[in-house]
Amino acid sequence: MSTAQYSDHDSHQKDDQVSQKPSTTLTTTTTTVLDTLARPLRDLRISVTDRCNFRCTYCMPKELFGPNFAFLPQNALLSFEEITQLVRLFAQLGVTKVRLTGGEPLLRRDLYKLVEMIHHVHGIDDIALTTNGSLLTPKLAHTLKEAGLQRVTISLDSLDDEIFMRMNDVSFPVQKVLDAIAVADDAGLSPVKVNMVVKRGVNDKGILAMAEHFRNTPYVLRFIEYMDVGNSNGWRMDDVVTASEILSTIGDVWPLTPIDASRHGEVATRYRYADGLGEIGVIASVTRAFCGGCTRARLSSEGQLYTCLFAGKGRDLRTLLRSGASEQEIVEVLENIWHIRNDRYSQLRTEATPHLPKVEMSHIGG
Ligand SMILES: Nc1nc2c(ncn2[C@@H]2O[C@H](COP(=O)(O)OP(=O)(O)OP(=O)(O)O)[C@@H](O)[C@H]2O)c(=O)[nH]1
Ligand SMILES: C[S@@+](CC[C@H](N)C(=O)[O-])C[C@H]1O[C@@H](n2cnc3c(N)ncnc32)[C@H](O)[C@@H]1O
Ligand code: SF4
Ligand code: SF4
Repeated sequence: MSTAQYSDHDSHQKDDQVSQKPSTTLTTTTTTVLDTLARPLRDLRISVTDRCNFRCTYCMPKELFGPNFAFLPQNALLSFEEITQLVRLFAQLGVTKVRLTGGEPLLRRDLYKLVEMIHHVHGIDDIALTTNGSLLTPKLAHTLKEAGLQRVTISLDSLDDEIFMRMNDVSFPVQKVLDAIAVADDAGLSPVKVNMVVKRGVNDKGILAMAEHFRNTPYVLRFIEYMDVGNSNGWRMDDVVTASEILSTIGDVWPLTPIDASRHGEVATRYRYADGLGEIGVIASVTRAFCGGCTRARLSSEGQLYTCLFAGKGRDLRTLLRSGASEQEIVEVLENIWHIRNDRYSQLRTEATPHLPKVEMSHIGG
């Protein structure tokens, strides 16, 4: 199977916009910039820190992210002003949605101030946060909500304490994450989504328990296929529990009906329980690639711009910002980066590609 592709290519989102030439269309308020596959730029995922208080084995294994790991020093990070300036320029190119992530984004001091600043950027109509929930107190949740954060996604891989503690590798208990989910909902950071990365032989026996727990609640549980992000997690295809397996495991007990994406380019494929008791999603980057609708750019905490989650290299925006470049110059750089973008890693994944040098997920943001 030396060159076999794992994915069945955008099976749920049609790659129907392919064009040979990039183009730019002027609208009244923003410029819509298209990449070489005619994909617009709509989402900016911002990693606000490369640090984390968890050591999830599939993301930041302790053997590599140990006490001697060199995280970025404070002065290497983009300031809130710099991030906001970039968000403003990205908004001019069509970005409407911002997701704050990391590492663990709630480790970044005064994050609510950044939320407030982004909230005031014209054109940004959705601000979300992905977090492990460990630091989400009721007070912080309310402060973030008041600052303009609309919704949160909280990661939880198992309801079994032993398994979850082994996966986060810092003995963090399940109940505290469940509490954080409730805290987020109480603060109106909703709909709260819950992300479960499924790894074969590790937490896959808990799929049904998770589905049962979150059925008939306001929460949307999404199952994520374990991905070959970075080079540190020892990814093997054999460890991936495919979306099909996940869906049949659940569907055999509670029949599922597919539902439409809530917007173009959504990463999760959505299903409703046929009995009306809620919905789930599957994020099947490995077996059902969704690159055709990928409108996402990623900004690392030190200002590198990545046009794919699996990129090997970013483009240094911090130096540009700090060199005194004009906003027009920066916009042109961003436009050019997006114009020549041709990333579609998940569509092209073979058994050889996981070994290519890639940025770590904790660095680029999930
Ligand atoms: N391969 C791939 N995986 C992605 C991409 N974007 C998100 N993911 C995966 O999907 C997971 C869920 O993403 P979230 O951070 O919850 O955000 P989202 O699903 O984009 O958020 P919504 O706005 O709620 O749809 C991430 O943690 C990644 O594992 C992408 O562009 N490519
Ligand atoms: C990198 S984390 C950053 C935000 C925060 N620390 C958290 O865990 O929610 C973002 C998301 O990426 C997911 N993730 C990390 N490594 C992954 C992998 N190898 N495959 C699939 N998803 C992964 C996590 O489960 C989490 O939902
Ligand atoms: S998945 Fe999130 S919580 Fe887990 S190690 Fe990675 S960044 Fe930290
Ligand atoms: S693999 Fe890259 S191009 Fe494909 S959806 Fe993910 S980030 Fe986008």
